[in-house]
Amino acid sequence: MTQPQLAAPAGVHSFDDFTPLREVVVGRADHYTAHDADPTWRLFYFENVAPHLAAGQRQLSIPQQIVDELNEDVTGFADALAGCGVRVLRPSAPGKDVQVSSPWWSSSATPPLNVRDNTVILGKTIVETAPHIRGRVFENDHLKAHFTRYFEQGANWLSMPRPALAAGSLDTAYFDREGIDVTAATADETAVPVDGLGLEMVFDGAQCVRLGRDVLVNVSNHNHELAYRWLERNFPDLRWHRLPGIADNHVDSIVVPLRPGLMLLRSPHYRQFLPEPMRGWEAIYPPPSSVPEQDYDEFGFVIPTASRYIDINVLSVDENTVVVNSLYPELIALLEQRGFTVVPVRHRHRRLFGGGHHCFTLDTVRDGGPEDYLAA
Ligand SMILES: NC(=[NH2+])NCCC[C@H](N)C(=O)O
Repeated sequence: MTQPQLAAPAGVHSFDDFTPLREVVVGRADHYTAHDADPTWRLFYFENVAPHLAAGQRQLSIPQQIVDELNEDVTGFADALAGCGVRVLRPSAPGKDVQVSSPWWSSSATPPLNVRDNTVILGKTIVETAPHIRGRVFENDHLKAHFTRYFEQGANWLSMPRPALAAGSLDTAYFDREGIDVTAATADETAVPVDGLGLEMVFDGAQCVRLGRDVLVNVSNHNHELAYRWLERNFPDLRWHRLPGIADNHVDSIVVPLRPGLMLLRSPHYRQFLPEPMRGWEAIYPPPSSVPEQDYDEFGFVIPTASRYIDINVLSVDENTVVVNSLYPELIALLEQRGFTVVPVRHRHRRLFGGGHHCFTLDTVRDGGPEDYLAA
């Protein structure tokens, strides 16, 4: 008998991060030769980049060799997923040096690499989220052809209100609570204020952990709180949980469920933020790494937009199969000891572009439904 073929795509259906993966969007990084360190970018990456940035410095260029190596690794990742029988979709190609502007600001466009960030799939609904970073406001346009096709196949498609991201739109509460003054580093002199606008709904898809009928959401400031209420009101059938201030923004280098009852967790400290039933889950903690950090001195470019925990940002192909960075053999060994089949995929510059394999993907079709994984 021949191997069963994948069923024809049945439209968006994705409730979790670990049941069998059928269809996925993998980002792309063409022309990712600079970060525009505008005030919204600086605030978003403050924890990672603050010590490395000079005041007012905007364009942080990235050597072409690094971008080429990144694209090589992303292609290897897409090929590995296809090799696992997953249907891989790609965003459209971004142009070079694209500028985006609104009546209130202008910035350089971010290429559609971390497609986890601007969308969250909630069951059969595509939800475009409300970007924190000005250069990302039009990033999802590179995925719209796929979203339109999914809509034609019966998916629902919603978008959070597009934020103005004018001067004063973003809440600094997460840093204020820590006693960190971000005002000088994120000064926003060139942006035009919008009269009376105040704090807006601003939120990234990567702040969510999807677990069947439950969704965990990192809420670390008022921008996120407004988004949490929007999600709750639009999806009353899902059960919503706050992870109050578990991170500045994204959570997928902190808590990554691998299967019901087992998760990757950055450290035991993070257990207290989880909903009660999940605090009893078994955790795999990131082991020390023997592979030396990449040395960027020869490029004169050392601005990390991700922490050293980015390698727990793995992508599950199913409950027993995980794609892991081949440059983290200790995590691979640990997962293999636990009975996982590991698909090693190289990702060299994971600290320079804000994302690992999980961030690079948007899993639009998985088998699992709205199960109750948090039942007592
Ligand atoms: N979806 C993402 N882009 N996640 C990346 C999270 C990275 C996290 N801020 C860290 O520094 O480890």
